[in-house]
Amino acid sequence: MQDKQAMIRVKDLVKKYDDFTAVKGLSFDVFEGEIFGLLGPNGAGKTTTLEIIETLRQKTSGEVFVNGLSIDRDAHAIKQIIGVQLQAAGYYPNLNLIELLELFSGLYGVKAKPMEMLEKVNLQEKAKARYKALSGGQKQRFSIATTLINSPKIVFLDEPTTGLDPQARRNLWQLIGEIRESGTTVVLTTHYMDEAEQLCDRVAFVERGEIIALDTPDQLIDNLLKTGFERKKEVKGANLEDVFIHLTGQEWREG
Ligand SMILES: Nc1ncnc2c1ncn2[C@@H]1O[C@H](COP(=O)(O)OP(=O)(O)OP(=O)(O)O)[C@@H](O)[C@H]1O
Repeated sequence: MQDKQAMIRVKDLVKKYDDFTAVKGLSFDVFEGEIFGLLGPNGAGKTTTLEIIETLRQKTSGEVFVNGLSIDRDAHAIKQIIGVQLQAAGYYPNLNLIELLELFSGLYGVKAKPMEMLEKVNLQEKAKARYKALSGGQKQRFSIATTLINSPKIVFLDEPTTGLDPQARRNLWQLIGEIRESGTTVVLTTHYMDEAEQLCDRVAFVERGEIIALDTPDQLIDNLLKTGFERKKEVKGANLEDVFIHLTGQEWREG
């Protein structure tokens, strides 16, 4: 991993909100082409860290480079090469999905192909629907489509599968995998450890504004096992989620 190029370099990042320090000197690299997960409890500082990297929030101190560009000097250039999930508030209620993608493309100053983008996230049949008429999973997929408008080098996904049913989550994992296969670096936050284990090449655990572990999921699990850790209960070869998927099928549900 060491000779891989750092797509994101965070050094000694600190963020204070008045006298509360939410991020306490974080340092980590995200390598080109990997899926990197920021994990940790509510309030640990994950979103704050992401939004500083995305140039949407001011840091207190430290250094952040995105594809070699400094967030202090090159914020505009960084915005051109990253894909960020837009807030649902920006989804004008009277526009359909095609029109929204056209609008956002115009804001980025790029000529996107809305129908192709909807096909990527399996929403072609909803092209003429309004955002508010979509199910939760469809809304998430549309939101991911908006991150791809400017063909970014990096996409940031903040809890992309929260609130989705098991099929929709698995299908989104596939979509996120495909985004990476197409050469895009992915940084995500999640509270689902199965998701992190399945998707992420490396994860950082953040607690109270500090990184307490950073490695591949496999290595982190091996490290835990080396301490003599054993699961209390014998684990069965399947779990209730497997039953759910087996009973209800793998396909996209909210067609
Ligand atoms: N604008 C703000 N003003 C003051 N405090 C804030 C602000 N934004 C976040 N915080 C505080 O900073 C800490 C980190 O918040 P942050 O949203 O980064 O956490 P998180 O790890 O993303 O949490 P979650 O998993 O709940 O999304 C929290 O204690 C939060 O209350």
